[in-house]
Amino acid sequence: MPCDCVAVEGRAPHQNGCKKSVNGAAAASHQPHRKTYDEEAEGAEERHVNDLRYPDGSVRLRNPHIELMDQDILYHLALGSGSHDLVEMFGDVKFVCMGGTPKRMEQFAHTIMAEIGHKLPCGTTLQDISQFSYRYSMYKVGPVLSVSHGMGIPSVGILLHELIKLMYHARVREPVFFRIGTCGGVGYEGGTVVISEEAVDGSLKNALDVNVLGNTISRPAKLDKRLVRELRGLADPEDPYDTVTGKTMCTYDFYEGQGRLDGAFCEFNESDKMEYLERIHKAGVVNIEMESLAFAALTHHAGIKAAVVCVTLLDRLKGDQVLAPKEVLDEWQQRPTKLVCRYIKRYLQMKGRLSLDGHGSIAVKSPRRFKLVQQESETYD
Ligand SMILES: O=P(O)(O)O[C@H]1O[C@H](CO)[C@@H](O)[C@H]1O
Ligand SMILES: O=c1cc[nH]c(=O)[nH]1
Repeated sequence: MPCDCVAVEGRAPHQNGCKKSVNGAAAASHQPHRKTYDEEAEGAEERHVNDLRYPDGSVRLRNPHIELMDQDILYHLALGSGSHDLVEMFGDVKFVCMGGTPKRMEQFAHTIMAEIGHKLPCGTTLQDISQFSYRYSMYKVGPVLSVSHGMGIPSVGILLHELIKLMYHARVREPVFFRIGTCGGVGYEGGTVVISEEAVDGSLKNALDVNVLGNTISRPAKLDKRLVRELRGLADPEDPYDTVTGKTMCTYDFYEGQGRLDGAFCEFNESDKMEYLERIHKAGVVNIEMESLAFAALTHHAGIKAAVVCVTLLDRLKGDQVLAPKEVLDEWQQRPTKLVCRYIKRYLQMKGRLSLDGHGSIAVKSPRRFKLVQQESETYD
């Protein structure tokens, strides 16, 4: 039965008796109220995800044509359902991590290999599985795929179509997708880690508009709330930087689209720019980048849990140009990686699948002797 305390738009009604625990004016921020809302939203999300999966948790495609096809060529990944044994190659994947550049994702693959103690057969190295597509780079480290997505919504959109189909063909169960990126902060200094609560477009709309057969389809750009909370909880108070959550604005352009004055073209002035940035900041936007809208909308549409973790390269309320030195930028880019690694490690630890006795294709018995042998060999080089 609803109670008679202050109603808050967008939240579930209070239940019988809850008024007793609050005092008048405080009712609007009353905790049980918020909790009911969050739980309802999360429950709905859980049902949405479950409806879109097969009973064993594997990804169900929302396209009736694919299973009627003789083979499905994942053109931009240089893979195919008729040419490759995708179940054998990718059936054990659990995490798909994406980021803009091939280099970042190659480094991420090496980092996660060390973090989870993944061993390669002796004499082998990591290979770019999609190298012959010349579009994206993809590395596999046990249950983790590390893939570059390029810049912008069209690029990440094409990749997501093919990765979601890859999950389906490989019968991957309950995959989790991460975008590990860089962004501009809105009110946050360079080096701050931002976990996106939701993605919005340049006019603050929380949906991706896709033009299909001349009509516009709007797909909600929702991210998994529980995943956001879990990632937030993995931020270490000892980290020498802040980790925050909030709305992420996703634009179709780095310059005019993000209100920069330093593009090749600009038809607004400093005060127009600041008025816009202050307005979006007030609306809860904490960072700006160029992929989260498609990332959130397409994963949500596929029933795949996803999160976006980015590091800010500058505070857009203070400027437009990325001025930090290369070494600083490189260190900042490790920060979202660290958080995602913690999440993956914790998951594998809980499943008893974390190996801590070495990684790569070389097994070291005595680090001291290993070093001596290495130095010895180098002298004869
Ligand atoms: O660093 P990544 O992950 O590429 O992300 C950001 O950087 C690029 C712009 O410099 C855009 O792709 C933007 O989203
Ligand atoms: O300001 C920035 C920095 C990185 N990436 C963006 O899209 N914007």
